[in-house]
Amino acid sequence: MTEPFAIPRSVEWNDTHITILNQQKLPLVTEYLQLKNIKDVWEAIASLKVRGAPAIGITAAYGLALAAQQYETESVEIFKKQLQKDRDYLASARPTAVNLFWALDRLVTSVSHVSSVNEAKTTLVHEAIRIQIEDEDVCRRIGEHALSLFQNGDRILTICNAGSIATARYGTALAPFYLAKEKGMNLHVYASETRPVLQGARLTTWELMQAGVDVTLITDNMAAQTIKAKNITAVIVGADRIAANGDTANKIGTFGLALLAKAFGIPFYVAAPLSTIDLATKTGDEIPIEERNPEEVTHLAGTRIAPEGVNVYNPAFDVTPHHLITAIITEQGIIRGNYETELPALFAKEAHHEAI
Ligand SMILES: CSC[C@H]1O[C@H](OP(=O)(O)O)[C@H](O)[C@@H]1O
Repeated sequence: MTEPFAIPRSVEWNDTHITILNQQKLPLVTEYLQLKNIKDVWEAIASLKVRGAPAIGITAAYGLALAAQQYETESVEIFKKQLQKDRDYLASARPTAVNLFWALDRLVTSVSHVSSVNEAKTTLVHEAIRIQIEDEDVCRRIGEHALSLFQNGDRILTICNAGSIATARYGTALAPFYLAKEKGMNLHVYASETRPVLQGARLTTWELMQAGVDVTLITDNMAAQTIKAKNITAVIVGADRIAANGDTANKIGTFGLALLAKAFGIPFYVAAPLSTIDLATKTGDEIPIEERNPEEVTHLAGTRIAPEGVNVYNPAFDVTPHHLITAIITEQGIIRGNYETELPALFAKEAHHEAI
């Protein structure tokens, strides 16, 4: 069995560029790309070369820091104006994952009180690096809390890829499986392929197999049969944005799994960091759902599989209503319902933790 963390990092900072693992090419090709300017970063996020809410936030943060290194002004005021413009540009890459906006705004805030452009440039890089380092610790803590919900031998269904390459390391929904492996626990993962981009078939299976975690691939329409025939004990998924009432946007198909979990009487867990919780979004109805290129649906590996000109609806996410969510697992612990009250309390707890 290879070490659980033979899995490469999805994004790394170098002083003159950002290196990303091209997730479009996995699992057949392991290709690294150098992003040398803000346009490269925008395109990498928009085209899912780098994907996964936390990884998108980390990459955008590095992209903003990289762009700022190239500003030539010595005026802090002009520097900040350009920074805001570049923040808005990177924020336009994808609309749903709140981590993108959270990370960008955290960088802009980090230079609120700088006294020079040089200090601002250094601060931005350090803040972006801090975001990536914190996310790794956060994901491990999510994994530890999530693992407390599972027993040896459990069979757990997941969708998309909320794994190590979607974050700084460990992942969110997949984190408990890596920690289980470290602790000698045997968990059996069933990975839904996740049409149309196939993050489950391509990425989740690839990650888990490298770590020696038992994983079985199913097509999305096999979920109900799999829950029944394989006696699935729980469903765990990631998140792209959690509204203040607990409604959760995640990869398309997640809502259907939540309905199935309810019908079969098994728990449905959402695993996500506080950076994915957006208290400014009151309910799931307010979460912008990205609609992507119809060719993701009409083509498979570049080959057309549907008639030319067919109408296509291609939402990349759906929203699971909070009443279908058994628990939300964050780095602060496990919340079981009453999300409208419990989610804001998490931030109060975090602020207190940071203050001491
Ligand atoms: C920890 S990743 C969270 C989330 O992001 C993925 O979306 P995408 O592949 O489009 O970036 C998926 O919804 C994951 O569950």
